[in-house]
Amino acid sequence: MTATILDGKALAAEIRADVKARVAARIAAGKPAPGLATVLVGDNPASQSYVRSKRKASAEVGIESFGYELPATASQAEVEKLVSELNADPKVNGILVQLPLPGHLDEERVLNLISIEKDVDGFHPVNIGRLAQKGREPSFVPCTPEGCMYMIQKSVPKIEGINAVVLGRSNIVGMPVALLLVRANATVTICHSRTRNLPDVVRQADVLVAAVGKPEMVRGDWVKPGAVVIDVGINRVDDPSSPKGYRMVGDVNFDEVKEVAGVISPVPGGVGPMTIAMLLRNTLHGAELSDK
Ligand SMILES: Nc1nc(=O)c2c([nH]1)NC[C@@H]1CN(c3ccc(C(=O)N[C@@H](CCC(=O)O)C(=O)O)cc3)C=[N+]21
Repeated sequence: MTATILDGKALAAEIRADVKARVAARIAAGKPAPGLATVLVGDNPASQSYVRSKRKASAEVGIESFGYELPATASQAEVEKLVSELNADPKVNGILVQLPLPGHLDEERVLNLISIEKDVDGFHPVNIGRLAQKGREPSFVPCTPEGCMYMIQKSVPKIEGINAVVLGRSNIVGMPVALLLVRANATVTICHSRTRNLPDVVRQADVLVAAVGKPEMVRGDWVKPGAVVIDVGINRVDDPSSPKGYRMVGDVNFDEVKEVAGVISPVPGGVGPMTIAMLLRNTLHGAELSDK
């Protein structure tokens, strides 16, 4: 039997519909539309395309977006000045500084400057720190990890006590998704490039989250039969037979793993659309925080 394929577009549509209805209710109650500021520095085509998708998705649910574009040569002071102005702007409930920033800029200092109450990416160290502490609540949870959790909750009757394996320990996905799984009472193993006997460790997973950025690294024989496999990877691989000359693959060898897993998320059409849906939800949450 082959795995159930998680339809990220359909799950994201559920979240968007909920956000859209709640935004409409706010507006009907005389409150302003939630506002999202996107900050794009430089002219990386992939970043431009992601920011365009985020602004389009915002408009579809009634979130107003404010696009800011700075040249690749922008100074640290210019970027910081913009973030400070957005922090002070009451129309802005969420600030998204598209990453990666050009190499001459200090990303950490920029992220540290974003108001904790407008940190819709959930990357501010205070929000990450609260995520890591028992009994503390972050103002925002990072979008991709939250999207992974939504997919896991849809696929596993009870997360408590399961073995979850996270492949990758990045600030933006691996570590926060591991923290969310711990908060949901899973037993969590974080694997990385120095892990010994990696396939054996991965094979213990009831739930596997692959977020290492290595194309099709997870093979069919690494996966426990029936496991839930969430593939966060977005990798471009050369493919002369495809019209564009490349295709997108995840960190999981989909064709092999779908024969073993119980549930699997595809790439594209899996976690990617969830990330954007969670950004919309977080922006609405930012507006709700500003009501108080
Ligand atoms: N501050 C910041 N926040 C981010 O959330 C952030 C970022 N920087 N930098 C880049 C990454 C990447 N990211 C994606 C969002 C949606 C898709 C997505 O929707 N992908 C579609 C395919 C889209 C296509 O094919 O063009 C899919 O997987 O089906 C992918 C990747 C957000 N990121």
